[in-house]
Amino acid sequence: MSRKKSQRSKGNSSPASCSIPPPKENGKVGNDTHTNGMVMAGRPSLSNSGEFYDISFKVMLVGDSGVGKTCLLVRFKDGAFLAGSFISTVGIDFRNKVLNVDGVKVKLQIWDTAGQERFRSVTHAYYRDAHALLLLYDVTNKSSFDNIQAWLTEIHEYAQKDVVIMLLGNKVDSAHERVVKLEDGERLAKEYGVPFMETSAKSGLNVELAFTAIAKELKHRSMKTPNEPKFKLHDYVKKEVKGSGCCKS
Ligand SMILES: Nc1nc2c(ncn2[C@@H]2O[C@H](COP(=O)(O)OP(=O)(O)OP(=O)(O)O)[C@@H](O)[C@H]2O)c(=O)[nH]1
Ligand SMILES: [Mg+2]
Repeated sequence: MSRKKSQRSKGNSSPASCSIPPPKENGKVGNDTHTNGMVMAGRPSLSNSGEFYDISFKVMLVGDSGVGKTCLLVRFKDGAFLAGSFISTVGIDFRNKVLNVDGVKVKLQIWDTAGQERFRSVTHAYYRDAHALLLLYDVTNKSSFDNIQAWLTEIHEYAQKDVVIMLLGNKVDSAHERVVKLEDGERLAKEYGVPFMETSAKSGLNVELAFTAIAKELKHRSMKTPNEPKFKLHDYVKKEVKGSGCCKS
């Protein structure tokens, strides 16, 4: 698989509080067959990290700078939240994680994009290959929520028509600083017909669920097993999502 070269920081910034350590693997997949960008392995493939997988998808994290994209990925990949000062992602980076979805090993190649405007053209180039997009805003930052519409316009311009989109309202642990209500997120998601949940990279709330739901949807889309009931992403999210358990403002 040919992969576009990632634009990495060349040392002009020190690691962010949630900076991703240098990748142990570079997303190169060995003997895979590619179907519309999706990687199908005829027999289980071995990822560079030594994990077997049956099928592979690309997921992109997008949203304004500071909404918590990198932290969300670090929480999902490493189960950690590294508190500290915030330093923005430069360009684009990625991590792989293999999930077991109903007995099928699904590898998610998760691209962490820079939210800063000056990297937008880098991000545009990656939309085309994405199978799913996690679009984040920060519940403590109104403008990050107001910008969701612009992000969706951009997504519709650059991404594939059938890309799976999920809206995430991050930082729900910061109850006292919350300025975007749960209902506002729900309303916006309904308006655009996308599934929605609130998350916290800090506490871990719904982080696993967001990625698992995406993996299930992509797996079901690509492997239609006869007699298997149709997977409904919206219903699954509604059933599984956990509330922040606190203070709607
Ligand atoms: N309280 C709280 N803080 C968070 C959470 N997620 C991220 N943060 C903080 O928000 C700041 C920005 O987080 P990042 O993950 O680096 O943001 P980003 O979206 O990757 O930003 P860019 O790389 O510039 O696009 C950091 O100081 C994090 O510690 C969260 O769930 N809760
Ligand atoms: Mg980042």
